[in-house]
Amino acid sequence: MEAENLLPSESESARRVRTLAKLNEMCRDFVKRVYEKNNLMEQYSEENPPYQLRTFGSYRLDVHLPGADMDTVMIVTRHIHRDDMFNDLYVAMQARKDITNLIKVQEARVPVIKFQMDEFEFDLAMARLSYATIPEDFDVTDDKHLKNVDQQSVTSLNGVRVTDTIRSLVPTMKTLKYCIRALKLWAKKRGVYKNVLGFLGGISLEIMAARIGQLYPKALPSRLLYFFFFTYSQWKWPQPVGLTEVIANSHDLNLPVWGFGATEMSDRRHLMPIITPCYPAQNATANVSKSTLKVMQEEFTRAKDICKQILEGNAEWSDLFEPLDPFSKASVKPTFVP
Ligand SMILES: Nc1ncnc2c1ncn2[C@@H]1O[C@H](COP(=O)(O)OP(=O)(O)OP(=O)(O)O)[C@@H](O)[C@H]1O
Ligand SMILES: [Mg+2]
Repeated sequence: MEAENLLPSESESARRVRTLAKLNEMCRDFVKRVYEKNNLMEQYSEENPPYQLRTFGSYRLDVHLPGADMDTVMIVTRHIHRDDMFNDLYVAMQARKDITNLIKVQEARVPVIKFQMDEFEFDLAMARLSYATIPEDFDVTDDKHLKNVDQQSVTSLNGVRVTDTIRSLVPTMKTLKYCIRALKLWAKKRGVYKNVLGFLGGISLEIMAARIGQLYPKALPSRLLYFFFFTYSQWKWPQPVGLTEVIANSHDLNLPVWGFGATEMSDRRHLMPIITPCYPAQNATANVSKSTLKVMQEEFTRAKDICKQILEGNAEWSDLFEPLDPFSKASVKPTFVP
């Protein structure tokens, strides 16, 4: 793993923590400004501030490769609005020298501000709770917090809920982390790591690997890798991969859930469902097509064969991560016309 530079260095990890602390301070100042502007300072408590900055995704799971982005969400009380983030906070960010490449993505399913702070790329989302204060024992995975919350906040909370649920459902996160980092490198080198293009994204690889971690809780990382490729090279798609039972509804929220209700018919067309583990369950790989599935199945089989040879002492780890030659199967090499 060291040879492939898969483990972030201690100094990179320390720099990430420092940058996150700066971001946290910036969010605190922003929330205070909004409270002051709206004459709400009587309700502002330093001990229990009306916001929490949470990380999720690969950084939170500790499976990020060096240089990976940091997925963050600011969880706020009902006194802060999304417009505040896209106006006040955005303007404050524009003025900072340590922030570059600042972009608003306001109309997305998960509205975010994208930026680079110091050397790290960030996505910052916002989830607005229905409460006037953040509950002291706030457990983000509890479905009750989704009540009276707008759709964009539900999707913004979803990232943290999914990541925290994965952590709680897998007994062996410590060993699995190595396996997931290796899988990310494999998927990148073999050209199958890009959710929008119909391949795997971080979350889909993490769920698939977590399932293997559940099935083989005592296996070492190298074995887990083999079991991963062994299992998925034989998987009977479109049988879904998931970590827990899918709940059709919770607290009468009636949110669209994969495989249920209004979405049921179109969900049946999904070729390689990998289902997120908390309400409302979603397919993390809805973009997979017949051809990308075929490519991935070929890659699972190739990787399974190589892992078997490695475990028998007949191949090297570097064979598994050998970069794909995109034109190796093309009978005619493409000509690029400028
Ligand atoms: N297609 C999707 N379906 C459901 N949730 C998603 C999807 N894409 C992203 N997310 C949520 O956003 C989080 C961050 O996504 P991202 O693509 O950055 O993955 P990641 O696990 O952080 O991997 P990477 O190391 O490549 O950044 C995921 O952990 C997941 O909770
Ligand atoms: Mg990420």
